[in-house]
Amino acid sequence: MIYTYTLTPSLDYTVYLPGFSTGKLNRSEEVYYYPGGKGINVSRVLKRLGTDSTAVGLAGGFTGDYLEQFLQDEGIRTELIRTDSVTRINVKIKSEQETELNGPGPEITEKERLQLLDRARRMERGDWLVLAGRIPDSAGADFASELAGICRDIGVRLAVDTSGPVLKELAGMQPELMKPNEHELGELFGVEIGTKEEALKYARLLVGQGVRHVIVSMGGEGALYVSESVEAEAQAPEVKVVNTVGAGDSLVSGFISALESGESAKDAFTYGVAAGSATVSRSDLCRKKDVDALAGQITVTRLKEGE
Ligand SMILES: Nc1ncnc2c1ncn2[C@@H]1O[C@H](COP(=O)(O)OP(=O)(O)O)[C@@H](O)[C@H]1O
Ligand SMILES: O=P(O)(O)OC[C@H]1O[C@](O)(COP(=O)(O)O)[C@@H](O)[C@@H]1O
Repeated sequence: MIYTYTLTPSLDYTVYLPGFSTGKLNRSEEVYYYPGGKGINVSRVLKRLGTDSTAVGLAGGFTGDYLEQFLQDEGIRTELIRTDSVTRINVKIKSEQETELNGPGPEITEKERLQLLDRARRMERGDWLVLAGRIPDSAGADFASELAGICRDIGVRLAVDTSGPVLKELAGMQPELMKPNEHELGELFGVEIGTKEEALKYARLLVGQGVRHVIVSMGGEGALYVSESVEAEAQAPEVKVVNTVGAGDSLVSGFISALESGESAKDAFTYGVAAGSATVSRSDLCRKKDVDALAGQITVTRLKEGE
C-alpha cells in the first residue's frame, strides 16, 4: 500500500482573472475549490493513474469536511485525523503571473503527533510512505526523523517531498526517493542552483548519502534523475501553462505509479515528468490519457549507463 502523509492539507481556492493588481479590487471570472496539500495531490494523481493509496493527515472545520468528502467521492481512501484547527485555505491567483498565498498548517497536538507516528508503525515492509508538503513546527523538531526511523526499521519505502531544514536530516536516513526542485536542493546545500550540471552535482551527493532515487525537478526545464547506476536528464515537453500547482506532486505520483507497475527507474522517471507536464496544462491535475500521450514525446538522455 502507498500512504501519503500530508500534515498541512489545504483547500486550494483557485481563481482565474485577466489582470491582477495589488492594493485594488480585483474581480475573478472563474473560481475553483480543489483539495490541496502535496500528499493529497499525490493521492489524487495516483488514483487517476490507476494506483490506490491511502491519504493520511489532519483535517478540521468546514474546509476539512469538504476536503474529506471530495477525496472520498473520488474513491480515495482517507485516514484523516480530525483536528480543532480549521484546514487552511490557500489562494492561487492565475493571471498574467501565478501568485500564491499559502496559510500556516494546523497546530499539531502531542496526541495527533503520536497518532501519526503510530499509524506508520502499523505499516508493512514494502509499503510506501510519501511525506509531502510542509511540516509545521508544532509537529516537533524530531517528527520527520522519527517517522523516517520507523520506516527504516520496518522496511517501508520513504519518499520525501518537503522543504526546509528537515530535508538535511531525512537525506541521511536512506529514503527511497527524494524529489526536491532546484530551489529546495540549493537550500539543502546552501547554494544557488541555476543549471542542470549544478543540480547533477548535488543530486549525486544525496545519492552518496544513501538516497536510492533522486529526482530534481526544474519546472519548464524538465528534471534530472540520479541513482547509483543510472543518471538521466529529461526535457519537459512544451505545453500550454494553465496551472502549475501540483506539478511536482504529479511527478512523484507518476514515478511511483510506474515503478509499482514494474517499469524500470528510467521509464518511471519519464512517466513522472509526463505527469508533471500534463498537470501544468490543466486546471485540476493531470488525466491518465494525457500522461500516456506525453510520455511518448519526452526526450530522456542517459548521462550514465546502468540497469
Ligand atoms: N512550464 C512547464 N512546462 C512543462 N512542464 C512543466 C512546466 N512546469 C513544470 N513542469 C513539469 O512538472 C515537473 C515538476 O515541476 P516543478 O515546478 O519543478 O515542481 P514543484 O511543483 O515541486 O516546484 C517538471 O519536472 C516538469 O515535468
Ligand atoms: O505545486 P506543488 O509544489 O507540487 O504543490 C502544490 C500544493 O502545495 C501547496 O502549495 C501547499 O504547499 P506547502 O505544504 O509547502 O505549504 C498546496 O496549496 C498545493 O496543493
